[in-house]
Amino acid sequence: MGGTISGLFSRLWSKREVRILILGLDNAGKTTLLYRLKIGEVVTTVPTIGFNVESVTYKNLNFTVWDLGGQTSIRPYWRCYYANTAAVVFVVDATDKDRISTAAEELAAMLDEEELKDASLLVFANKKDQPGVLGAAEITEALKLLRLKDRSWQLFACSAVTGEGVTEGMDWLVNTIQTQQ
Ligand SMILES: Nc1nc2c(ncn2[C@@H]2O[C@H](COP(=O)(O)OP(=O)(O)OP(=O)(O)O)[C@@H](O)[C@H]2O)c(=O)[nH]1
Ligand SMILES: [Mg+2]
Repeated sequence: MGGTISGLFSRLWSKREVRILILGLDNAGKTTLLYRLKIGEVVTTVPTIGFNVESVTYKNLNFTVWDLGGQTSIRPYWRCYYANTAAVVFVVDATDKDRISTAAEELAAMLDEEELKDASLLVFANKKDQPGVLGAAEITEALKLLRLKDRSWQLFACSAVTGEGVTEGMDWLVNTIQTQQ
C-alpha cells in the first residue's frame, strides 16, 4: 500500500515538472523548435539573448521546456539551468558544416557535467528541408555519439520549419523519460 501511495506521489510529482533543456549553437533552430512544440506553428525568431521557457503538454506529459540562447557569449550560462533536467534536446544545424565541430565540443562539455549525468539526450539534426545537409551518420560521427556511455540517446533528422521528424524525436523522448521514472 505504502509503495502504491509513494508511487502515486512520485507520478504526481513528475507530472508537475519534467524539465527539458533545448541547447545548441546559435541559429540551430532551438526557438523555432520550442514554438513548434508549443503552438505547432513556425514563428519568426530573433537570436535569443537569455532564454525562453514554455509549458508544453505532449502525450499527457507536462514539460517545462527551456530554450537557451546559443551565442558564444551566452553558452557559459547554460550550466545555470542544468539541475533537475530530465533530458537535453541538442539541436544541430545540419546545414552548418563549418561549425559541427564547435557543436561537438559544446555537447561534450555539457555531457561532462555531473548535474546532467542522468539526463537523456535527444539530438535533432535540424533543417533537413534544406539541400545538401549533413546526414545522420555524419552528425553521429562528428558528435562522437557512439562513444557515449551510460546515456540514453538518439538522433533524429528533423525540420522545425516543416515539422518533419519532430514527432518521431519527441515520441522517443517521452518513452525514454517514462521508462526512466
Ligand atoms: N530551413 C530551415 N530553417 C530553419 C529551421 N529551423 C530554424 N530555421 C531558421 O534558422 C534561423 C534561426 O532559428 P532560431 O530558432 O532563432 O535559432 P536558435 O537556435 O534559437 O538561435 P539562438 O537563439 O541565437 O541560439 C531562423 O531564421 C529560422 O527560421 C528548419 O528546420 N529549416
Ligand atoms: Mg533562440
